[in-house]
Amino acid sequence: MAGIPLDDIVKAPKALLHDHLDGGLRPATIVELADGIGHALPCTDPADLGRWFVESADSGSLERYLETFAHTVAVMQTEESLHRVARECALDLAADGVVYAEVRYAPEQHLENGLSLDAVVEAVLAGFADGSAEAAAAGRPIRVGTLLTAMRHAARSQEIAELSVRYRDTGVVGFDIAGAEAGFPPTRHLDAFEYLQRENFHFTIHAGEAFGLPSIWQAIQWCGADRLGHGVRIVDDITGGKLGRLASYVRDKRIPLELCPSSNVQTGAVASIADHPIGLLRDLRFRVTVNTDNRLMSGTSLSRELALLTEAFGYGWAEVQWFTVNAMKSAFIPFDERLALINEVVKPAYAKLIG
Ligand SMILES: O=c1[nH]cnc2c1ncn2[C@H]1C[C@H](O)[C@@H](CO)O1
Ligand SMILES: [Zn+2]
Repeated sequence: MAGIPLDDIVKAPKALLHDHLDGGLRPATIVELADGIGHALPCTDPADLGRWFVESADSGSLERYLETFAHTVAVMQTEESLHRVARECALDLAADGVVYAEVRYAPEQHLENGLSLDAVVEAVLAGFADGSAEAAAAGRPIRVGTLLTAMRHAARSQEIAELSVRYRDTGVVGFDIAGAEAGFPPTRHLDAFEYLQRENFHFTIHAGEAFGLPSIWQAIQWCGADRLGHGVRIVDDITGGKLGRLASYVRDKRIPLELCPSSNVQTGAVASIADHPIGLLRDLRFRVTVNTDNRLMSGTSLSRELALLTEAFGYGWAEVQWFTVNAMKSAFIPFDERLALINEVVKPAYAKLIG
C-alpha cells in the first residue's frame, strides 16, 4: 500500500510515550564522546556506526539487542555528556514533529565515574529544558517529560522509585522497569511499585515483549502498572477475535499499550511490521499507542514508525490522529495539560489534514 509520505507525517503533531534516552543518541555524538574518553567503538565513521547499531540490534533476541547499549551507556557518564545527549534528544524529537514526549533512562547505569543519582537526573533534566527551549525558539515547541527506569535484573528499584518521587515537581513524570524480561518478573520489584502507589505516582512496566501473559498479568494485577511497555504479547490471550479474561481486562480498563513496531521485529517478538498485532489490537479498540523504543538501534523516528504502519495497514490521517490522541490521553502529565495539548495542538492540525 502507498501509505502517507514520511515528510507529511513529520509535519503533523505527534506524541511519544516510550523512547529510551540511551537508545536515541546521534551516531556522530557517540563518536565524539567516545573519542574524548578513549572508549573503543566498533567503527568511527558516524554513518557506519549508525548501521552497526541497527544491524547488531537486528538479532532476533532481546538479550542480544540489549548488548548494543554498552556503547551508548559508556559515553553517558558525565554531567556534560548527559546534558548534551538530552538536549539533542529534545531537538531531534521536536524536528520530527513530536510535541509531547516521555523519555526514559536508568540513572543507575550512569554512575561509573562517580556521579550521584541526583546529579544524573539534574543533568538530564537541564538538557531536556535547554533542548526544548531551543526547539520552541525555532518554532518547534515540544514538552519532554522524564521517566526514570530501574533495571529489572538489579536491586535498586526502591531507590529509583524514591528518586522519581523526589523529582516529580521538576520534570520526572513516571517510573519504569526495563532490561531482560525472561527470569526477571515484575513482582521482584513489588516493594517499589507499592511505594509508588502510596505516593500516588505513575508507572509503566516493560512487560509482554520477550515474555508472555504471566508477565503482563503480574504487571497489571500484582504491581498495578498504569501502562504496559510493549504489552504486545496480550495477543496470546485473543483467539479468533475472542478475548480471554486478561485481554478483556486490559481493553476494558483502557490500559495503554506502548507498542514499538520496529523494535519488536528486531527482537523477534513479531515477524514483520505487516504481521504486527497492532492491526488486530487497533481493530479490537485496545488503547494502542505507537512508539520508537530506541531510535538509534532501530534507525527510526516516530514519523517513520507511523509511515510504516500506514503502508502496511493502509492507515490514513484519521488513524494517525487516533494513535496520537491515545498517546496524549495516556500521558503521565496532569489531565488538564493533556487536554490542552489534544484540543489546542493535535485536533486543529488533524482537522486540516483530514479535511
Ligand atoms: O525494548 C526494551 N526492552 C527492555 N529493556 C530495554 C528495551 N530497550 C531498552 N531497554 C533497556 C536498555 C537501556 O539501557 C535501559 C534504560 O533505558 O533500558
Ligand atoms: Zn523499551
